[in-house]
Amino acid sequence: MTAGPLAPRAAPLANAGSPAVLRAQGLSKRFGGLLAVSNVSFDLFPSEILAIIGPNGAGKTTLLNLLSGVYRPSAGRLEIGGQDVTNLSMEKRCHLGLGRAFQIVRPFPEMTVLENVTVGALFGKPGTKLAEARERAYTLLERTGLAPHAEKSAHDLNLLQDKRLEVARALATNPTVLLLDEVMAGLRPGEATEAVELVRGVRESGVSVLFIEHIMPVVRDLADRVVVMDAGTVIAGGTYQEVVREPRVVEAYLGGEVTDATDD
Ligand SMILES: Nc1ncnc2c1ncn2[C@@H]1O[C@H](COP(=O)(O)OP(=O)(O)OP(=O)(O)O)[C@@H](O)[C@H]1O
Repeated sequence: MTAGPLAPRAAPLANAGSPAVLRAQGLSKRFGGLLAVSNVSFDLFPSEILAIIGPNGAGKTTLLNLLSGVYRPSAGRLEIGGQDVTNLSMEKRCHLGLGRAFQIVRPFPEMTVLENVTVGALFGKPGTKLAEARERAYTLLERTGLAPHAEKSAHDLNLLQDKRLEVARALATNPTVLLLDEVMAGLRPGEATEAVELVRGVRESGVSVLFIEHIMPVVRDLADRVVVMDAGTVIAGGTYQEVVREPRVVEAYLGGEVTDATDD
């Protein structure tokens, strides 16, 4: 492992005896003179929920883009299920078990909810027959609470239902790892609670989850383990309760939301 003193690895807790489903080793990404992600290393274990947190500009989205294959790293290595995927396309990573759901939900609005998820099922496994994809899609609508809306136009869903659709579409590709990019953004507290339950259900189905989130109560309730980034590097890792007490983390947040969130 390449983690140095400025890039400690998060202490693995859950399922740490099992081989990692996703392993980042010394990942870096440079944009011109800016090192947006610097020497980031961590493991994600089977059925684990891992949060990546950090103040604005810490490098979280860039890291997610390195994991999903939007960007190639300037340095480092990424493995999915023990296989080196550092130079593979997004599509190949998807076929190897990496799914991603976005903060800005982008369904095909003119298609029905069922059709949207069917597209995901067809994309995730080339050669899947349409009937098989529709069946898988319907099962996922049941699992994500969208079955009653299967024949609605995706355009007619509310925000929480949109988020459910985004997760269902990502799950349709049959991932072993699901990346979630601030999917709670814009939800009211009650809706966020439902979304937390949805993500727990995803984990219970055997999928590991890595998520970026700014809402600290969500991180506290959902994450088995938290990796904290600041200025591109990992500054802390551990359980939520461990990391929010780290002086470097409190300093990075300037005593803001992290300390507030430990009080309740
Ligand atoms: N495509 C790009 N080109 C140049 N600089 C970029 C690019 N993408 C991100 N950056 C810069 O990299 C740094 C990390 O940005 P990133 O979006 O990854 O942070 P973040 O932790 O996701 O922030 P936020 O919480 O505000 O979304 C920032 O300084 C940002 O301006």
